[in-house]
Parts: sequence; structure tokens; C-alpha cells
Amino acid sequence: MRGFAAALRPYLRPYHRSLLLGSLWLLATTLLAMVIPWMLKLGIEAVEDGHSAALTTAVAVLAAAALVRCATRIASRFYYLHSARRLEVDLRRDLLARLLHQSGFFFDRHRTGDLLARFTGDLANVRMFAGFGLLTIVNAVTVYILTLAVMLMLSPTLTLVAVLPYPLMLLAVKWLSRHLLHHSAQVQEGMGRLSEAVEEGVSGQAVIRAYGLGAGRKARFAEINGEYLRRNLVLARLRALVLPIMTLVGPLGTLLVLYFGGRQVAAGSLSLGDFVAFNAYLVQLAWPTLLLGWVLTLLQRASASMERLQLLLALPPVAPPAALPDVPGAAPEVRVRDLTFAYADQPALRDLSLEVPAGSLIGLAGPAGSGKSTLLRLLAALYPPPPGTLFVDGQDLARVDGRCHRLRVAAVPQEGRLFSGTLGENLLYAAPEASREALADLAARVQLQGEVAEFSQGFDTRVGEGGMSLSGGQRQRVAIGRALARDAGLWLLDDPFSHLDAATARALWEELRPLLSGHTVFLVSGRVSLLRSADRILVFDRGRIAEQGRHEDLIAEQGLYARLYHREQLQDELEAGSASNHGPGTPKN
Ligand SMILES: Nc1ncnc2c1ncn2[C@@H]1O[C@H](COP(=O)(O)OP(=O)(O)OP(=O)(O)O)[C@@H](O)[C@H]1O
Repeated sequence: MRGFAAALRPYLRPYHRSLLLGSLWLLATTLLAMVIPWMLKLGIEAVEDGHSAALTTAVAVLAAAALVRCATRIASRFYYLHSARRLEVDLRRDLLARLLHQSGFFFDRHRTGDLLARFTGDLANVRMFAGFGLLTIVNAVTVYILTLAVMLMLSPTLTLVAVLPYPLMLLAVKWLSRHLLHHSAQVQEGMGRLSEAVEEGVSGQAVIRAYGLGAGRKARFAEINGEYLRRNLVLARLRALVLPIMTLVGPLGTLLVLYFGGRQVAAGSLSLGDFVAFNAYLVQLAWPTLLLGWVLTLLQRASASMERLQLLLALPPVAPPAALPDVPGAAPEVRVRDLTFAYADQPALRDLSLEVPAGSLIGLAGPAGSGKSTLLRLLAALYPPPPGTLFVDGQDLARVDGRCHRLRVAAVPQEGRLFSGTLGENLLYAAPEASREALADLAARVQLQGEVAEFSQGFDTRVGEGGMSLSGGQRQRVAIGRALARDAGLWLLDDPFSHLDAATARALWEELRPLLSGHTVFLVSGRVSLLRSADRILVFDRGRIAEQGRHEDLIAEQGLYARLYHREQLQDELEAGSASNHGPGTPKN
């Protein structure tokens, strides 16, 4: 619990003033609440003495106190709940900032759905405690202090009798809170698994349906859902105990007060007015006591959630990126020295050494899983390379701020994800202020102008989630255009033409090639013929560079590259043959 308080404190700090104002209004509310039983006492005394004017005054003050209390209560809530909402926004901002700063390892370890659950359910739990929870605690403290003080004033012995059941309640609360914390954490974890399953089911729905996996997914989902229900029921059973325990305390106290206080009234040692007022004060303690039970469950939930948020929050805050001296535009030289890199146990790259002069075009070829994308991911600083192994313009990538480095990188990943929005917004993602003419120029460069003209809304066509409403080839060309809009010196192209047919891919590459001259370019291509013009081709095999050189030299070597090249030619010939047999076909993109 101490950890929870320490984690929450910095987020409460900016709202101290607001919380203080809220607490002052709460104090006013409690003070007004104290007036009500006292007026009851004065009213009864007025009746006993036959003073009708005093009775009227007591009733009028009682009514006024009740009305004003309503206003002060609203004011106190306003300050507390507003602070909690703003605190939630701050927390969400910090969570996202830290999330975006994570390396690829982090995203390999954590599932999207579970991360999303932290941004929704967990954040809401913390907000609930920071708002209603704190409000209730501060309210309970002021009510207890003031009410007990007045009760002591009225009758010290009766006050002692009234609080007799409270130690019992404290023991029960202590036991409950330990169990509540454990089970709340279990429920939040279950929620994370449930979100994961939903996220996977929705994003992978096309594959699930195509392979008829719906029934299996449903069964798996039912299992996770059932487990979540089971955990919730355990928690609900515990929570159900909280209220009865709290409600037991109030009536038990009242019972004792009625018995002992009644005897004092009968003996004449306590006035009827004091006795009635005392009971009214005692009743006032009941509500905060009940709410404390609820706050206890809120606290345990929030603290379990905060622990999950700490996964990100415990990381050092992200400093604003320092400006790089000569970005963007300048083509860097790249040096790789004895680079071995593993995602987990098995190295994906082994003993790689390489010198790439600024402005070179490097082609990367090799079988699937041979490590090509891994090298590009390291060059984009998406994963941290081991220190002293990867240098860009002499800077060790293990030591530079990845965000600064990425300013000089234009990357087109294998599955270039688009963002929901319009086609134009996606093309200009890296340069949103660019003009309409620049946009048209960009589209022409990636050979999209024809398709854009056919879309009824042109550049304002919405691309759907992840670019769903575009074809694979269109998506790839938008991703290339997006990279072109960024004037970067280091280009990392990871098989950017894989969804295009041979002719379109070649035409697009011929268009791009002159635009990229003078930049340092790494181009992975499954279609090795596109690498012909590269200054050097690296042929990867099981994480090592098996061959390297220019196209002609590698063909002459008759090794792995030559085999890949001839296989591709054969494939193209076969496709051309089958196309001429079946007449004109539809383009693949
Ligand atoms: N995020 C990851 N976590 C664990 N292993 C990974 C991860 N990404 C890639 N690998 C493994 O690293 C090795 C190299 O993968 P990489 O993606 O670099 O190959 P590639 O040559 O680009 O293949 P392809 O041509 O199919 O894209 C493979 O064995 C792959 O299974």
C-alpha cells in the first residue's frame, strides 16, 4: 500500500490547491452536519420548556443548515472529482509517452490487449480512488473527529460505549483488505487476458474466418471469459462481506447506547435532548463507516491497478529529444562491427561486420528468417544493438537517443501500417503542413495518381483502420510516399514491393531510384532482380552474410544469390507463360 501512495503522490501534487479547497468545503459540510442534531436537542429542550419561539428558531436553523450543506457538498465534490479527472489525463499522457519510448523487446513481451486494458480499466480504477475514494476518506476523517468530539462533550461514558464495536471492525477490515488486494490483482490480470483475446479476435477476424477457426476461438474465449467470471465471483464474495461487517457496527453501537443511555435518562443523569442528539450523532457516523467499506475495495482495486501501471510508470521519464547536429537530409555512413543479436535465445544475426560509405545503395537478399529485417530494425533503433557494434556516422546506436536517430531515418517496414484517417493525411504523416501540390507530386512519385483520381473523394478518401480499405499494394505505395515526404538521409526499405506485381514493382523502383541517390539506402527485396543496381548486395543466410558484392559478381559466383535470381526468373517466365495462355489478367496489387 505504501508503494501505491508513493506512486500516486506525484500525480496528486499539481492538484493540491484544488484538493485543499475541496477539503475545506468538506469541512464546512461536516460542520453544518454537526448543527443538525444540536438543533434537535435544542428543539426538544424548547418543547420540554414550552418555548415555542426557541422551537421555531431551532427548526429554521436546522432547515437552513440542511440546505447550505447541500451546496457545500456539491462544491467539495466538484474540486475532488475534477482533480481526479485531470490526474487521469496526466497519468494517461505519461503512460503513452513511456510506452512509445519502449524498444521492440517490450512489445514482444507484452500483448496489445493487455496494454490496452491498462489504459482503460486500470486507469479508471486509479481515477475512482483519487476522486471518490479520497473524498470519502477525508469526509470520514472530518466526520469522525467532529462527531466524536461533540459526542464526548455530551457524554464521555456513552461515547466509549458507542465505539466499543469498532476495534472488532478494524480487525475484520485488516483481514479483508489483504485478500481484496490479492483478488483485485487477479481480476485485473484476467481483464488483461480478456482484452487480449478480444483484440486478437477482432484484428485477426479475416484469418479466423478464412480458416474456419471461429468455433475454436469461441471455445478459447469462453474459457478466458469463464476464468474472468470465476475470479470476479471470488472477489464479489469478499466484497459482499465488507458491507455486512460495516453495517453490523452501527446497529451494535446504537443497541449499546440505547440500553446504557436509556438507563441514564431514566436515572435523570442525562437529559432527553442530549440523549436524542447523541443518537443522531451516532447515526451520522454510520454512513461514513459504510462508505469506508466501499472505499476499502476501491483502494485495493486501485492499488492492484497502479501496480500494473507501474510497469510503464516505473521507467525513467522520457526527456525531450535533443536536436541532432545535422539532421535530416545528410546521408550517413554506417559501420557494423562484430554484431551478434538475439531476440531471445537464438541469435538472429551472427558476427556481422560491414562498412557502408555514405550515399551507398545496399541490397539485402536471402531466404526467409535469415536476419535481413533484423538488421533494418536495429538500424532504425527499434531494438537496442549491443554496445560498440552498430555505428551511424560514428555514433554508437546503443548510446544515442533512438528518437533523435530516427529523425534521420525514413523506414518502410514490411507491413507498412497506415493510420485511420484520409489517404492524404497518411501520405503526409511526416510532413502534415505540406501543400496540396506537394501531395499530388508525392502520389505521382509512388504511382498512385491514377487510383487517387478514381477514388470518389480523392486524397480525402478514408483508408479505414490500419489502411484496411486499400489494397496491399496501395498500402505499400502510401507507406513509401509517407517515407518520401520525410527528407531523411538513411533509408530502410524492408521488402516494400512485396505486394506489387513484377512490372509495377520495377516501374516504382525505377521512379524511386533517382530520388534516393545521394542517400544511404538499405533495400531488402524478396524480388532479387530489383537489387541489380545496388552498389553492394549482402546475401544473408542464417544470420550471417554468406555472400556479398555487385549483382554481376554474385551471379558469376554461382552461389545462393545466383540460385535465388534464377529461381525468380524462372517464376517470372512461368507467370508470363500462364498469363499469355489465359489472356490479360488482373494486376496483383
Ligand atoms: N520479434 C521477434 N522475436 C523473436 N524472434 C524474432 C523476432 N523477429 C524475428 N525473429 C526471428 O529472427 C530471425 C530473423 O528474422 P528476420 O525477420 O530478421 O528475417 P528476414 O530475413 O527478414 O525474413 P523475411 O524475409 O521472412 O522477412 C528469425 O528466426 C525470426 O524467427
